[in-house]
Amino acid sequence: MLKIIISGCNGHMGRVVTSLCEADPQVQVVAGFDVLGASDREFPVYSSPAQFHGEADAVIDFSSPAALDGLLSFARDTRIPMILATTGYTPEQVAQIGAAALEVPIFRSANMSLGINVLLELVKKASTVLGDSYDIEIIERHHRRKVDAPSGTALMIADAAASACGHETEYVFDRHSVRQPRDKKEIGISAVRGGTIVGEHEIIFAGHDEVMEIRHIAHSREIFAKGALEAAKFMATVDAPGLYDMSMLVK
Ligand SMILES: NC(=O)C1=CN([C@@H]2O[C@H](COP(=O)(O)OP(=O)(O)OC[C@H]3O[C@@H](n4cnc5c(N)ncnc54)[C@H](OP(=O)(O)O)[C@@H]3O)[C@@H](O)[C@H]2O)C=CC1
Ligand SMILES: O=C(O)C1=N[C@H](C(=O)O)C[C@H](O)C1
Repeated sequence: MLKIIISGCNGHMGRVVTSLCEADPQVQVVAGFDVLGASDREFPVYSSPAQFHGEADAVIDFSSPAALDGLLSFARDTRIPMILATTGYTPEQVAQIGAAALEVPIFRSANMSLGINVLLELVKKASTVLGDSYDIEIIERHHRRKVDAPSGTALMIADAAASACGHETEYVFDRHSVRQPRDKKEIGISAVRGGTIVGEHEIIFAGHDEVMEIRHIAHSREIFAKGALEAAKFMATVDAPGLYDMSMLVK
């Protein structure tokens, strides 16, 4: 039996991950972490990871960057592998995650869906071939509740394009205050927020007389929960410290 802790268990993703775990006979949710304890849950909910003293095989986190310090301390104290799916970390927090991964196993991905992780490979291939002469723009769309912008996925896509396009790049998030033609080194990233859009990402390669677009649409949160649970099953088999990601699961 795989014993899972869900961090952010009362939130939208936390509840979808809970349902998926409860439907899996090999998985047991042993605890949740969230701001408030919730009386309607089938497992204990702690407002601080330090309050948990039981056994667990992995923590799946869909919460907030504000939870990171407590989670990394918990990982260091318990050696329980951590799956970080939260987005919106500051560069300092990303460095903290890297430092913690030298001591404990940490899996991190801004997008746990299979489709986006295949898209990243397509983006690298397209950027290698087209990146020198085509302009790269990324558009992401999410629900009105989302607080971080651009999405963690948009940044992952930009990083994939930047790593493969063969020239210096600069991410441009705002064209409002600039009155000048587009520079070759720019990768434009635009964020749309509205309604209940689960998550859409589009990358545009715009060249002379030709445009190529690659697009991913999430129709439900289950695709993310499914990937996170796969990651937890994988991490439960890992002993060595390190920073793991979806490329280990998408072959
Ligand atoms: N990697 C991926 O594939 C995906 C990542 N995400 C990311 O997951 C995160 C959560 O998304 P979503 O479920 O929609 O958001 P929600 O706001 O619905 O849920 C987040 C939950 O975490 C709680 N929370 C906030 N701060 C803390 C804290 N310091 N400690 C513990 N719990 C805390 C919130 O409580 P309260 O409401 O009281 O603040 C809430 O219950 C976001 O960063 C999102 O971008 C989302 C989908 C896919
Ligand atoms: O907040 C969300 O909902 C999502 N966030 C992730 C991100 O920031 O990329 C992934 C997904 O698109 C849903």
